[in-house]
Amino acid sequence: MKIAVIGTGYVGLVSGTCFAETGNHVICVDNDAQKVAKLNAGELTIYEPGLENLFQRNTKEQRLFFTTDLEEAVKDVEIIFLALPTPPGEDGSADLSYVLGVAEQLGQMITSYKVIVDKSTVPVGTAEKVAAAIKKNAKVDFDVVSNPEFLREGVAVDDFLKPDRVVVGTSSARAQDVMHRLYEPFVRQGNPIYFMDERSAEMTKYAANSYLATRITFMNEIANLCETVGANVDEVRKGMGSDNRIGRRFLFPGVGYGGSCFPKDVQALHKTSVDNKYDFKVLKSVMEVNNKQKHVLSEKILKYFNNDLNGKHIAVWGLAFKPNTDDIREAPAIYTIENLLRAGAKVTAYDPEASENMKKIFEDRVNFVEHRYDALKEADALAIVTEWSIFRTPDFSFMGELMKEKVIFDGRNLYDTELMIDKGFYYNSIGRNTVELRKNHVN
Ligand SMILES: NC(=O)c1ccc[n+]([C@@H]2O[C@H](COP(=O)([O-])OP(=O)(O)OC[C@H]3O[C@@H](n4cnc5c(N)ncnc54)[C@H](O)[C@@H]3O)[C@@H](O)[C@H]2O)c1
Ligand SMILES: O=c1ccn([C@@H]2O[C@H](COP(=O)(O)OP(=O)(O)O[C@H]3O[C@H](CO)[C@@H](O)[C@H](O)[C@H]3O)[C@@H](O)[C@H]2O)c(=O)[nH]1
Repeated sequence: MKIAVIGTGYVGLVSGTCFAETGNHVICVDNDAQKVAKLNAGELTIYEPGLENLFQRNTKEQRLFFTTDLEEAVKDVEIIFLALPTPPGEDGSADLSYVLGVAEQLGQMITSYKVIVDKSTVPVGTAEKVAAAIKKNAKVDFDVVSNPEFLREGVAVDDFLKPDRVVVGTSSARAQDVMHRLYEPFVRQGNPIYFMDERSAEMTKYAANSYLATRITFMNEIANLCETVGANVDEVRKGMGSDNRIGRRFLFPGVGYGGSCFPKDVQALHKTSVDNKYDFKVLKSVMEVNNKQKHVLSEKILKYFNNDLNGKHIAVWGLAFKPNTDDIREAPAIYTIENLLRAGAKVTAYDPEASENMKKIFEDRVNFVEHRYDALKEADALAIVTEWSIFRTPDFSFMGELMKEKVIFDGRNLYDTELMIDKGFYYNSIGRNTVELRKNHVN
């Protein structure tokens, strides 16, 4: 099949490459000429494990192309995906200007029947708005389909090639047939394609993200309470998660959820509820708790140093909002570092992939280093914000030699608290007794 994907970011580039991988002819469009030039020069524009191989193979085999020319790109294709940004507007609602702007342009450009697919995360009712925007200028038939994307950054290729499910919202039998043919290779393992109406598909995406954000937030509250009552959230998590009705995944407490999706999508669903005069109390609490949780690590550090970080050197491990990505959108590290700097600390930071993006925010206010141990030299404390695998089994003796004080604040519960007692560290993590507290208790 011939496909155009408009917007070549995290979703557009992964979707386009994966559609090419299943034998389709894909042309990806972006209005960022630099991005397109880089991709045409054979260089990826994002870090996403597993993408490089697929990208090289499919460009080499002439199934995957990149352009800035929208009109040329959509001329001969059967399906047009919109993978455009939907950032939060001032009032928390999803900004549809990118999607609707391109939809209007498409109306002028299409010369034969097309299936136009909303891949971006968009509020209920957007498929109708997109159809209206195209219709303003269109002289040919078209269908607008809602096909929300559920991939996670860091494992995006796997998620896309082997989705738990594909959700397609359409009331057109013709479009349903096209979408079925397109996705058939992705659901051969037996996972379903759910066809439904457009509004339900749009709501499914927000409901899924908001539920997951709620689940994490619930665990963050359990963790905070565990610290107060002297329970260990890791044990609690295992005990809860082994109940099949609950399940083990997505129960990890930490420094609050971040990324380009959960924060904006929870906000946007809340805005939808406000607009429809529905008081969605759970979502309000989720946002409130998460806004506090983003500061939990820096607050612990401040408390430890009696609210004064002047003259203190804090090392930070992990800047990306999660491991295996270079994405820093709404990363908890931003809030943590900002708080540390504000309190007078000198901050040295390390991340395997996200430093370049973080430099754009902090410039020379933070010292970015190339190796994880370099961040620790003469540090008064280490703050761990992202759970990259490389941080999981470090050389604690070497760390102790490098650091001024053997103090770790771990926002991701990477280490065993008993081990940290043995290694002689002050170790403060999320929802578990600090080693120092345990020692006091034991003595
Ligand atoms: N990132 C994720 O993990 C993820 C997962 C599922 C859904 N989504 C949703 O997918 C959508 C895209 O997200 P993303 O993370 O890929 O965003 P992104 O910012 O990485 O990519 C969007 C791309 O669109 C391009 N663009 C903007 N205006 C354009 C125009 N007029 N013409 C052509 N290109 C244009 C930008 O240059 C950019 O490359 C959002 O609605 C998001 O909520 C994202
Ligand atoms: O148990 C957990 C799981 C995740 N997180 C945090 O939650 C955020 C989001 O993580 P994750 O969902 O893994 O990453 P995303 O790439 O943002 O993916 C989410 O957002 C995408 C965009 O809508 C959806 O497509 C995905 O299904 C959805 O998981 C990150 O800050 C994680 O650190 C936790 O704190 N605890």
